[in-house]
Order: sequence, then C-alpha cells, then structure tokens
Amino acid sequence: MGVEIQVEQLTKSFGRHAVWADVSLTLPAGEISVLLGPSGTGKSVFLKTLVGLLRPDRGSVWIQNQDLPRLSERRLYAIRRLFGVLFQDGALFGSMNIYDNVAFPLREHTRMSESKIRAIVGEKLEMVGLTGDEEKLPGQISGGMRKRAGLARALVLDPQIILFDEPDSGLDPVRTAYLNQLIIDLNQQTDATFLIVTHDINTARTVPDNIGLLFHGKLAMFGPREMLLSSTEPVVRQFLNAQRVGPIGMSEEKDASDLAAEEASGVRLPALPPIQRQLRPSDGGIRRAERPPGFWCRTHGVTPPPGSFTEPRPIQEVPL
Ligand SMILES: Nc1ncnc2c1ncn2[C@@H]1O[C@H](COP(=O)(O)OP(=O)(O)OP(=O)(O)O)[C@@H](O)[C@H]1O
Repeated sequence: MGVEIQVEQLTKSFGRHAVWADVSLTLPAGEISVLLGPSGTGKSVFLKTLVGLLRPDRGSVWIQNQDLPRLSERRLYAIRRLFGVLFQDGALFGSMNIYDNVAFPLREHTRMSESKIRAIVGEKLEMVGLTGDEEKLPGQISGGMRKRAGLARALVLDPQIILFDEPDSGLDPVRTAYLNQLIIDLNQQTDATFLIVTHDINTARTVPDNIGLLFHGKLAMFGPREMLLSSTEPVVRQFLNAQRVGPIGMSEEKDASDLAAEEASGVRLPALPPIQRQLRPSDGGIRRAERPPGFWCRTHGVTPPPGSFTEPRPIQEVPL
C-alpha cells in the first residue's frame, strides 16, 4: 500500500528567483495525482524537492511521520527507498544494456543474489512489455521503450511512491495511450502513490484521481479530478481546456492591459466540455482509489458539464 505525502507551506527559490511559495497539498495514499502548470513554473523542481534531491527554503514534506527537509543525509537515504522516479528521458546509462540498467538499483542498494535479481528484473521487464529486449543498449531502442525501461528500473525496489516526470514527452499519441494504460494497471497492481508531471491535457483529464495546477509561483488548485474538470476558476478552466482566452499568456501571466482588451473585445471562454470517464484497469478489475463516474460531482452538489461520464461509443468497423 502506498503512503500519504503531506506537503505544508513548501517554498523554493534559487537565489533571488522564487520558483513557488507556500505550496500545501496532500497526495492521498495509493492514489494517482497529476501536476500541471505552464513551462517553467517549477513542476520538476517540485518533484525533486519531494524526493529530497533539492532542499526547500521552508516548509515540510511529511512522509510516515518524518519531515524530509529536516532529515539527516543518512535518514534521507533510507526514506528515498520508498520512492521510484521515472525521469524525463528514462535516465538510463548509455553504456549498459537494458538488463543491467534495470538491475542497477538492486545491485547498488541490496545484497541480493544474481539469481534473485534475475527474477525481479524479468518480472518488471514483463510488466512494462520489454521481455526479450534485455541485451539492447538504450541507443538501440525507441524513446517509448526507453521510458518503459526507465519505469521498470523505477519499480525494482517495489517503491510505495512513484514520481513520473513527463512520462509522455516525445511520445506519439498511440504510445502515450499505451503508457497511460500501463500507469493505471501499475497503480492497480502496486497500490503505490503516484505523482505525474505532464503537459498532456488528455492524460490529465483521463488518468488521475487528483489534479494540481501550479501557476505564477503558487498552487492554483489541487483536488479530485472531477472538481478541477468542472471548475470555472479562470486559470484552471483555461489550462485544462488548452485555451488562449484567460489569465495565462505566452510568458505565463497576461498583464492587466491584455486582460482588459480581451474583456472589452467580448471574447468569452467556450462552455466546459464534458468530463470523460476515468481510464480503467485493462483486466476489468478496479483500482482501490477508483470512484464511480460522477461520484465527486454528486456528493458535492456540482452539476457536471452536459454529456459528462457517458460510455465511450464503440468504434464502428467500416468495411473496406
Ligand atoms: N538547479 C537549479 N538552479 C537554478 N535554477 C533552477 C534549477 N533547477 C531549476 N531551476 C529553475 O527553476 C524554474 C522551474 O524549473 P522546472 O524545470 O521545475 O520547470 P517546469 O515547470 O518543470 O518546466 P517544463 O514544463 O518546461 O519542464 C526554471 O526557471 C528553472 O530555470
């Protein structure tokens, strides 16, 4: 079972550059959360701060009653064992084949025998669909395969928290769809706590249990998927619907005159699109964190946009 992460008033800057301030949120144990935000708002910095690779200026990251930023290097090292991290490019060692890359954390952090290591590496490679590719070097496989190899490596120590930094960057829509299904299936199998940084709005709308949005140095909103997808808060609405009209401009925040001009021109955001059903495990089972479609809206008296939660239409086969 995954563990809860409680972030309180977290603040990070580099010199005079404030990245974000007073970020507070709880990543519920075993649930999938997505973190969104315009480029440069500090999503990767947030992941690195969670795992203790960067120290915040102030604030707390509570995991199992321990406040990460206050831990000694030795205790931090121990608690990092709870984490698996999938970095953007898979972060594989170019000179090692896929097998050795995936075996690396086991050889570094455990005293397991090579036969035990072989069993675990084989199991994780099978989970991500890379059985048979053990001997290949990272340079000999596609970007999508490198991501999956990076994921297998992130899984070998059976982490209770998995952080994904843009798992879908550089992938075509079909491979992104496969990866999203893999993420849902992995969450069902491991019950770990997932946090995914992504720019892919379709991923954000269909995969997570919770969504967070960083904007202009603050956490604009964090909460259940249906809460954000039905929100009319301007920043959330603009970002989750990938629109130009709204407070977010090309260089992050529009200035007052741009916003006033937009207002005067009478352009309005289009109606909220329907909320799609959340992606489900491929074996037809359920994830522990899964809720029935529309559950949050119903229990909070929110009327979802028309057409929400309808069953996807079966694809009609057209005779050639
Ligand atoms: N080690 C560092 N030293 C100084 N500044 C840094 C460091 N790491 C990140 N930054 C700065 O912090 C800001 C946030 O960077 P980050 O990579 O977290 O953004 P992001 O939201 O993940 O962006 P993108 O969506 O484009 O990947 C950027 O301005 C970046 O230059």
